[in-house]
Amino acid sequence: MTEHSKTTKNILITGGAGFIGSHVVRRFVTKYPEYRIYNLDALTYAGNLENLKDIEDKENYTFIQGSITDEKFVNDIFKEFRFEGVIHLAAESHVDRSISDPLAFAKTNILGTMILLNAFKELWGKYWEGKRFYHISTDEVYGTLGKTGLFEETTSYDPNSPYSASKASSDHFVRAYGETYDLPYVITNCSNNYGANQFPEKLIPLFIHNIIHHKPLPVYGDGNYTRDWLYVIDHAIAIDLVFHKGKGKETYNIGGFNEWKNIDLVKLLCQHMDEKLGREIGSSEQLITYVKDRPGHDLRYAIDASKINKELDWSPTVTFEEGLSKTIDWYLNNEEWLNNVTSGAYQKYYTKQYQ
Ligand SMILES: Cc1cn([C@H]2C[C@H](O)[C@@H](COP(=O)(O)OP(=O)(O)O[C@H]3O[C@H](C)C(=O)[C@H](O)[C@H]3O)O2)c(=O)[nH]c1=O
Repeated sequence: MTEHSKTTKNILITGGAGFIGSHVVRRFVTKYPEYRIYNLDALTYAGNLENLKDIEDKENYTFIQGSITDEKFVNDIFKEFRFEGVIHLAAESHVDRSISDPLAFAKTNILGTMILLNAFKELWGKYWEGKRFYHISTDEVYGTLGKTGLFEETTSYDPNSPYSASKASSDHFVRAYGETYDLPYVITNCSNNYGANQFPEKLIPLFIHNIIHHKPLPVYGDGNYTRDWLYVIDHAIAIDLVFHKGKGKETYNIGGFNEWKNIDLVKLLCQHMDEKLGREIGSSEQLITYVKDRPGHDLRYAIDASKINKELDWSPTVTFEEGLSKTIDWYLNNEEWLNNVTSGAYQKYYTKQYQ
């Protein structure tokens, strides 16, 4: 155990170099100097330490490179740092990749979660007082909605993609460890996030990238699919609240009450991009190209976030107009980041540093 960790609470955040994870790490490191935050990240294509440059020298922050699928390594770091809290965000998260490589999703999302649960159980046994394992999950576990209705915490799981099946499975394992070993857990299932530092494979950053470079905007199917969008900072605020105040062995849904059909969102994005880039209004829309649909494409996700709103007084602080505008500005001001993540340059650089 380090000298520091005798007096402070050691918290493990997995996947902290990724999109949502980096916003959570930054919030915890800056807001809670009494915690020592350990960021465990494998630095795959989607995670990079450039996302945390501003806090990398903070005294209460430590980066550990490694994979949650490496059982011995995970057990060793749990023994060494005796984490009292785990906020588990590390995951393969892109639905299209899960369709072409489902096994990678089972390994990271199911096996990786089990390895963490096991290490936590082995470390604390029955001494659960003051401990918490927080699993960050997705609304995709509930499957798809028709034109009406909302996902509630009591909605049955009905995942359709290999990605959502792997997240549903990991949620089930977390609950099973809670029932079987009394492991103190909490789970949140969140809707689509957007904001700075998202890898340009997901709809919003991919389309911003393509508009900048005058490339086609591939809209799947007829574009009449609906998602509920939440600004990533609001998600990080919710995670902070749930970690500290959420009831044990409970699930909370998190969402923006902000539904958009893909095609309407893409048109809004095009309009903002034309204005910000000083291009003729309507020119980006001409890049829209309808392409073959995603297999098993879920029609609609929409979250009922009234439980977290009532119990923890959480609601989004950023409107979609404001969040989208800030997000576009961030990408336009960070073109080097965008080029380095798409070319793999950051991944090469940072993984070499930690070999
Ligand atoms: C990349 C792309 C996407 N789309 C469509 C597919 C979806 O209907 C929508 C959003 O797609 P995206 O891949 O950005 O996100 P989802 O498949 O909704 O899933 C996302 O939100 C949940 C909550 C998670 O948990 C996932 O980790 C996260 O990736 O746009 C297109 O039409 N064209 C494209 O090129």
